Amino acid sequence: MTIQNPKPKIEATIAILGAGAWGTALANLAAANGHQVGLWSRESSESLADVIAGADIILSAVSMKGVRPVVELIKPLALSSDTIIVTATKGLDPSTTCTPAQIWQAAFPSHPVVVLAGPNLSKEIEQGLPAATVVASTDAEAAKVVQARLNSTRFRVYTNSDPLGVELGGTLKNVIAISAGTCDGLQLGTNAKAALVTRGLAEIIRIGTHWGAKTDTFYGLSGLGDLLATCNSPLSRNYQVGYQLAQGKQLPEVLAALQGTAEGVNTTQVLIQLANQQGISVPISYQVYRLLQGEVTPQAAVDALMLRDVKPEIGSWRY
Ligand SMILES: NC(=O)C1=CN([C@@H]2O[C@H](COP(=O)(O)OP(=O)(O)OC[C@H]3O[C@@H](n4cnc5c(N)ncnc54)[C@H](OP(=O)(O)O)[C@@H]3O)[C@@H](O)[C@H]2O)C=CC1
Ligand SMILES: O=C(CO)COP(=O)(O)O
Repeated sequence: MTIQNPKPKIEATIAILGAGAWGTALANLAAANGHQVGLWSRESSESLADVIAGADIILSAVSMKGVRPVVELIKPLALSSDTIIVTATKGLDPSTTCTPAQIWQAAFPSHPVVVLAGPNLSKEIEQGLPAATVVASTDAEAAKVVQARLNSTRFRVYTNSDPLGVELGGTLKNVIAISAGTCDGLQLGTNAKAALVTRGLAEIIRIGTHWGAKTDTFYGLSGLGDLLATCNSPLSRNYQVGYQLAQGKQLPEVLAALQGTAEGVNTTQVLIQLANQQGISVPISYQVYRLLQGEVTPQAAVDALMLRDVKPEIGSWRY
């Protein structure tokens, strides 16, 4: 059997912003591909200006709360006109409800912005286990460049032309992952989990398409793929939040002990605010919201979902 090697890679200069779990894993992937990689965080001895100087690609892997501050830090710095900006953050801005890519694009309107999302639990990637991801942009060439720079025999990169759908898939699944963790924490069984994840996907599609994303995107790696990864793995911080709430812990206690960021907690707040304003039905996310607010017990949230009016299944992502 002939093993086909990936195309020869072109060496690039890649600046990674955010040295948390995901930024570090992405920096290691990029370095393994032979690129010159700079990794910046607030703790770095090197300045942000030095790290991004001459970068072909700036890849942001800061958590949602860091996106605006980092954008503001970069705005006054000189960026080469063809620098591609890649965003790997999965969240929604609480003050504007914007996605990370929308924030980057508004700040740098003449630069291509590419979204990177997929089933990418960083611990597994750091172990060298195989994974796949999606890079999405309205600028097809920019997405192809990022694909060529990051693709490897252990990290398979697909392109996609629906950045909003890819970003929302990765962001909204965190809310459903909290519900899946709760389901497992309550030991509700495999049937319940399958129902929750499937109806969770319907809910993601209902919201995502309302906001302008394409239905098909949510059946891909960044939608269904990431939903399966995070709803089934104790490595997911969002899953952990739900699991531990089901064990009777309080949210502040869970978050204090959590390693890294569970973006689903803030995403749930923004999502419910928007869903209420726009009249979108999001029953599972609403129960996650009530659970996080301490308004309902895990078991009462399950009961509320089971007591909903009956309805036909097909087409029900629309209502
Ligand atoms: N871990 C994973 O498996 C994956 C995570 N993601 C997404 O990537 C993002 C980051 O996740 P992860 O790395 O796990 O999170 P971590 O909590 O491990 O790291 C968060 C990073 O964001 C930085 N940050 C936060 N606030 C600011 C700020 N105000 N200014 C500058 N930097 C800031 C932190 O910097 P500092 O260290 O200085 O506090 C840190 O580098 C999240 O949106 C997550 O959903 C996506 C795919 C996989
Ligand atoms: O997005 C992720 C995997 O793709 C990571 O999930 P958590 O943020 O829940 O750990």
